[in-house]
Amino acid sequence: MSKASSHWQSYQNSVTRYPELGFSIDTSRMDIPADYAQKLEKEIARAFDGIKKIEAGEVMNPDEGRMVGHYWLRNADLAPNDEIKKQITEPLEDLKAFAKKVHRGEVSNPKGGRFENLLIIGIGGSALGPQFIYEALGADSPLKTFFFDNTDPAGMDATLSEIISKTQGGISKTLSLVVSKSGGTPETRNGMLEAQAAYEAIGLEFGDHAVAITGEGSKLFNYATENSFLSIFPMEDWVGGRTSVMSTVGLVPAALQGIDIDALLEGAKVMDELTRTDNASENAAMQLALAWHHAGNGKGEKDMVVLPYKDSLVLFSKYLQQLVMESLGKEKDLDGKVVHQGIAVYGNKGSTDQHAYVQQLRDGVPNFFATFIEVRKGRDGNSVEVDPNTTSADYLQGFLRGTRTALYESGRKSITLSIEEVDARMIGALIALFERAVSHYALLVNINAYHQPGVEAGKTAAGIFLDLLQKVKGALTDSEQTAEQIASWIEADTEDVYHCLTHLANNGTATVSQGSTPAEDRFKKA
Ligand SMILES: O=P(O)(O)OC[C@H]1O[C@H](O)[C@H](O)[C@@H](O)[C@@H]1O
Repeated sequence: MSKASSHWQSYQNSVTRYPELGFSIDTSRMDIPADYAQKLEKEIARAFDGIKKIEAGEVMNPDEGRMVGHYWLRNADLAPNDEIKKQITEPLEDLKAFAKKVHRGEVSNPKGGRFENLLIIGIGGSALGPQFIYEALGADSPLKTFFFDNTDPAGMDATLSEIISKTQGGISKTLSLVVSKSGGTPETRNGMLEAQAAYEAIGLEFGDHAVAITGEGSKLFNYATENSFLSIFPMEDWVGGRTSVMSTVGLVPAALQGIDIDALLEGAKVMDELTRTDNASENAAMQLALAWHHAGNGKGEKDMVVLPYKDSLVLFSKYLQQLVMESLGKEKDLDGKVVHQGIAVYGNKGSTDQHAYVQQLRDGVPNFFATFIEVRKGRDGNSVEVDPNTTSADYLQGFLRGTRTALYESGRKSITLSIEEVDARMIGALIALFERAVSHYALLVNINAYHQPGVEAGKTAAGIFLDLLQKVKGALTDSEQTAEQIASWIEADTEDVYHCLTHLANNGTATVSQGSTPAEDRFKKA
């Protein structure tokens, strides 16, 4: 058999096609042995059983004692009871009605005229989904959209000055959407207060321009109530942040941006249905999970490089980074055994990345597998010929296929997902596919994909630093002192005190006389 025909056969054996979605997954270049699924029979059975329990509403996030309900969001009939069903359908109607009113100018800024801009303030799962969807589908949005997704003051200043200088109506015609499931995330709270200050600086009430998306009774919920926000959309306990894009978190912004949210939900629902089969070879989500498992030896030994060959999908890898890494990156398995699981995810877009890091992928350390995303349709309308009989779309396809071959020839594996075009239905389907692959993979390796205990450590340490910063501020005097002197005075760690002092010296609260070592630097009140 020729080399070409052997590839042809393995492609046929390894492709799963869903014509109803215009989608296929090809795992032929992962070289998964034919008996791999058989060897993992027990784990696969556990995964299929587990996802049924998730969808049935069992408490599958045991550490937090929570149900895992994101699959109900696109098919409310799956919800385990009527109350939860209502928690899905009512906000959906409300948010559609709200978006219509904003578009018609019935909900408008008090100075008159429709809202022209949207400022989304959130972080992690409360930002990444909306960012991905806006980039992928928001080209015709009636509201030009901006994000505060950090507590970086310079970043917020840059965003505000863009709103002021480059949009119709500036701040006064900007609707702010404050998104936080917990309602207590400091970055988001800071972003909200910074935005509020920008409205107040021009004599406007923040509440007249603000909407909150948050859990009932949260700090943000109370703040929104006290400050008469235009609306509060609920976020439920049984939806995790990184799987919240099809809840109010993703749907309120998408509806405001004029995106077809019914198609988004429908695409996800169809992918859910197609990947509900217990036949692993016909289940694209299980195929994906098994490919990850095989590539990384069930231990995440290989990173996943996500390469969509389409500019509008550039944020997909960033979105998947949280979905996969926060879900699968766990110290312990469900039996309490230390396992240090996870799969590292990075990527950007092809062919652009071929001119950046693909050199290492092809020739360097073989610690990854690639996930190509092929979009069959190049563009709407006619194409110019960039070479005789050749279009830019031909090149894009050529580069994808070429890179896939070149990687495979040097022993680097890849998965190829093919979709017809980037539209709301397909984005819904892609999100659902990866959500289900994450559920399956977590069940294959026996971990809880729905908690994030590790994130707390950094938050707690940041709180300790902020307390110390106040003490260090209080210990500054008009005469110069070293970090060691201040540390011994307030009984704190010298290195921590030194970093507080350099921060204060760079932000106008202290001045520093630089010595030849950090120990010789001397600080006083500014
Ligand atoms: O929506 P929020 O409650 O503000 O949370 C925002 C994000 O912050 C946390 O630290 C979590 O690790 C993320 O999973 C979450 O999406």
